[in-house]
Amino acid sequence: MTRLSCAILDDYFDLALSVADWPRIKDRVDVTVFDEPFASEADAAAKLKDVEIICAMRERTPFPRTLLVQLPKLKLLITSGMRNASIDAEAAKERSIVFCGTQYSRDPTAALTMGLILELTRGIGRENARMHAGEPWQTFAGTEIEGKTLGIIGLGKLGSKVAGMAKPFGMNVIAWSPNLTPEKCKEAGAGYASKDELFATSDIVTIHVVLSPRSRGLVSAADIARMKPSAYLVNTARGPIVDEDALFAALRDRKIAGAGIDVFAVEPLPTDHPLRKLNNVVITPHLGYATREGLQMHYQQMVECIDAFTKGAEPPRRLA
Ligand SMILES: NC(=O)C1=CN([C@@H]2O[C@H](COP(=O)(O)OP(=O)(O)OC[C@H]3O[C@@H](n4cnc5c(N)ncnc54)[C@H](OP(=O)(O)O)[C@@H]3O)[C@@H](O)[C@H]2O)C=CC1
Ligand SMILES: O=C(O)C(=O)CO
Repeated sequence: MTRLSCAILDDYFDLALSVADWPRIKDRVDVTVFDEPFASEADAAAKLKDVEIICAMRERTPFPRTLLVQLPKLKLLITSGMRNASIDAEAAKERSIVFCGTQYSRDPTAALTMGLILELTRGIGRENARMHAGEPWQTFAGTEIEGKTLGIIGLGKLGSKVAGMAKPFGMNVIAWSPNLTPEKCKEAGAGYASKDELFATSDIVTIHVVLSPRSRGLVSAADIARMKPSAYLVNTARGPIVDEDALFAALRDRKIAGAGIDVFAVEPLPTDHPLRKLNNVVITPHLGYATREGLQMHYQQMVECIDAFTKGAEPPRRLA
């Protein structure tokens, strides 16, 4: 049987081969792991030009049409997640590349959202850093979240999960998104609010809509200006949903109390990005999904997909 060459991309945690059942397909594929990002599109094209199967990790390596046309041997492209805005699915389809995804739990991103909320309101990380530096006493008087209002933008899988997690903390949960109904809010145990009300009354606003042309810039400068000076904004969805410049200005000028941000307009966040200099933001490097259990699910589903494909069967979770 002809063996296919398979590239696992962006395995920064060096986990891919140890957490999934790759031996199951070792008689059919030769696997190469890339544990660092490519330097450029030209670098990716040069290193992947002979590859027939690619396992992509989220949007880390983009696959625009310009790159796909430089990969003449590519037959199967699998991304983690069921959406990947940086893969040109149309161009893949035109090239008859089979494009599949993987599915996984929303829990880790909901947990990270709660973590960011707790970090912003209790300063655990910053006080930890000071303790390690030998400082004796606390410098941060926190804010209690019990009785406070959490405004959720987007009450889908993640938004609902966060609503469920916030309730036992005693938070009052309200929600809004363009197609959200009061009935759906009731199901998730949240109050329904208009967009303006949500921004004006929430102590913490957290974003959980999908990024698409209709949600790009959904959280505008005017929305941020409506927030209370004591309020925090949390974004674990996608950077371009928020007007990042307006958010930066509001944080810099202390118009709002702070922000917890896992996703940025440009990722990785440039090393000289001004957000890195502000002491009222907690920033994480797109950490939401990154748990051992979640990555194990991704890689195992990738193995299953390659297994089916190399046996000539329809691979699961086909996207195009
Ligand atoms: N930080 C991380 O590591 C992770 C981030 N995420 C991100 O979290 C976000 C929410 O995920 P999840 O809850 O599973 O999403 P859902 O599919 O459950 O959708 C959430 C909400 O987004 C809105 N929406 C749905 N489709 C679109 C669309 N095409 N364009 C604009 N808005 C849309 C809907 O609200 P309405 O129609 O009312 O607008 C919906 O209720 C996503 O952006 C996802 O990528 C997910 C996992 C990990
Ligand atoms: O699934 C997503 O949307 C993520 O951000 C990470 O996998």
